[in-house]
Amino acid sequence: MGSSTLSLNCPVCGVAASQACTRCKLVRYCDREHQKQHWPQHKRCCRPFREEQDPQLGRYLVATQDIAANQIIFVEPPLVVGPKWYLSEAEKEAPIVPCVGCYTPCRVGKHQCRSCHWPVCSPACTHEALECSVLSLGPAPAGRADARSLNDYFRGDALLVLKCLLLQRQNPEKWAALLEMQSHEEERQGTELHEEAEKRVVSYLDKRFLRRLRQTKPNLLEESGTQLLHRLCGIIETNYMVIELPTGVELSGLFRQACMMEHACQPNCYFQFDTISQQIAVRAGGNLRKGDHLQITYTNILWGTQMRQHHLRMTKHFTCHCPRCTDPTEYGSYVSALACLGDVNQTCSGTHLPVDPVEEDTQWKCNTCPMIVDAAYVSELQTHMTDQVEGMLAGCPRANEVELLLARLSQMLHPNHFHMFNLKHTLIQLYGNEAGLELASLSSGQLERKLRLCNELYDVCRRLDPYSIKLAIYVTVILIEIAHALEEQARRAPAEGASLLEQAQARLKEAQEVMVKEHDSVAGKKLSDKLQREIFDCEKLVLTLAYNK
Ligand SMILES: C[S@@+](CC[C@H](N)C(=O)[O-])C[C@H]1O[C@@H](n2cnc3c(N)ncnc32)[C@H](O)[C@@H]1O
Repeated sequence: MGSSTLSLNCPVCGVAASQACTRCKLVRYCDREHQKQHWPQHKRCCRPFREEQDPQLGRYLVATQDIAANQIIFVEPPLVVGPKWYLSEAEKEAPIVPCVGCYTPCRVGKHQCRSCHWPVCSPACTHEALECSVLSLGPAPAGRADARSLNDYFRGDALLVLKCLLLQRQNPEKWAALLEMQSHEEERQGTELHEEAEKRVVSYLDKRFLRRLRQTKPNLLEESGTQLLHRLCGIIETNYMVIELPTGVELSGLFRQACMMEHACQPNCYFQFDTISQQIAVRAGGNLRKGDHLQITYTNILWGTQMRQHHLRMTKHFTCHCPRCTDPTEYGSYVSALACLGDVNQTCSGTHLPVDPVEEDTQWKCNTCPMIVDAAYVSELQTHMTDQVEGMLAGCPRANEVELLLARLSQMLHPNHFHMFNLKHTLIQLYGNEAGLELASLSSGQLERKLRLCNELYDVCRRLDPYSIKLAIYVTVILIEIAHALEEQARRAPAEGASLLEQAQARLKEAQEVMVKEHDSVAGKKLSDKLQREIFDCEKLVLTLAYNK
């Protein structure tokens, strides 16, 4: 039986039954004997969670028993896996695209599928037959056409929608599951997202392929109209999960069960994708208690509440009321907080926090003086700061440039504000690595500053993401930099060296545990290799200092 079906009759004898399976609560038995008898069949779909429904959340998942940290909660195959859904402007024009058959990065225009002419990694690589036959109906440009026309024609995001559409023919069960997913069709009407989907995907698929398909093979698809295409765009936008391949290529996946997990700004679950089986495994981030909702994060947890809420409203059409969003201090992290400017007569060292953080038009009150600022001022300030911080970080700044910007922004932002966090996270990597600022060249003040900044950043990460589900890479970088600073202090004060190096080793060990969450991402693999080298170097230093005593 499907995991969502709740049967009131014993599956063995068919009589009305009252004893539910204690694990999934989805099947009922008349007695223990029939439960035992049915277990070999039931164990294949019995899971430590169940689906529930709520007017606000829609469908969501709840743990039916305690689940230990990192335990697999469920594994499932995809409904659809396809090219990346959200492409940046640069990606829309990139000369390297994923092969339409195996997603290996390939140069657009170099090799083309013999039938449909879409980009493939080699002439021998093939792709799904029905998809290929539909794409063959389009006016594909020749491989030698200019890069712009090639990129404009081979639209991966539109191909993802086509893959969804073709499920109605290829797999009616998956098609039915797909259509049960939330699409927010009505809320999307008249929005920029709808307009963009119309231009980039719906009219493109309709004009170039589907009109011809309806003429040439009218019975192939029961439905292929533009309204359905818009609904599929809404389903993808609301539900897609990002899958990163070992090559760095990002794909989008839709999963019946995993996509039911609700959003929280502090998630308690994470997922891993097996590139060979294409299955997703959902794991507990920390120890979950029976009754806990299974939650992932749909947005960037390093953004402040206003930015996260804006993103969720625009793309997922809901207002998040999770404990972090309703707490003006965001678990005491203060990542949205502003510094109070005081008034003309008096300076103030207080902090402005939103009165009602989930309200877009909220006022921001100082926690020390009577100053109040409005949402429009805060939003303008944030935009201005975002431009400055992103502009600087994109240009590989030097430590002194970052320090200058930090000093300027500290007049207006709390020291933990997410813009300050990003600048400081860059700075801890520059102190000790930049030419002229190598560890041995740092003054003791600079070394202490590096360590202090690391500790501040670590504290923010722990408050926002105690299980290091989303911030594992950030935390590992911080822990490595803490170890660097402690090692340098040990070199300078050999008398305390042993204890400092013990602390450094403990931080590196902690980093190893944190990295479990990222062991199959590209950035994660690179950082894990670096961490191994750091652990080795630290061990060598322990021996060197002991030998020189
Ligand atoms: C990926 S789907 C989750 C499954 C969906 N509830 C369903 O019934 O298919 C995302 C949608 O679920 C709802 N949702 C998820 N998390 C929510 C939350 N924390 N608060 C309110 N709505 C939420 C929103 O409508 C959102 O667009």
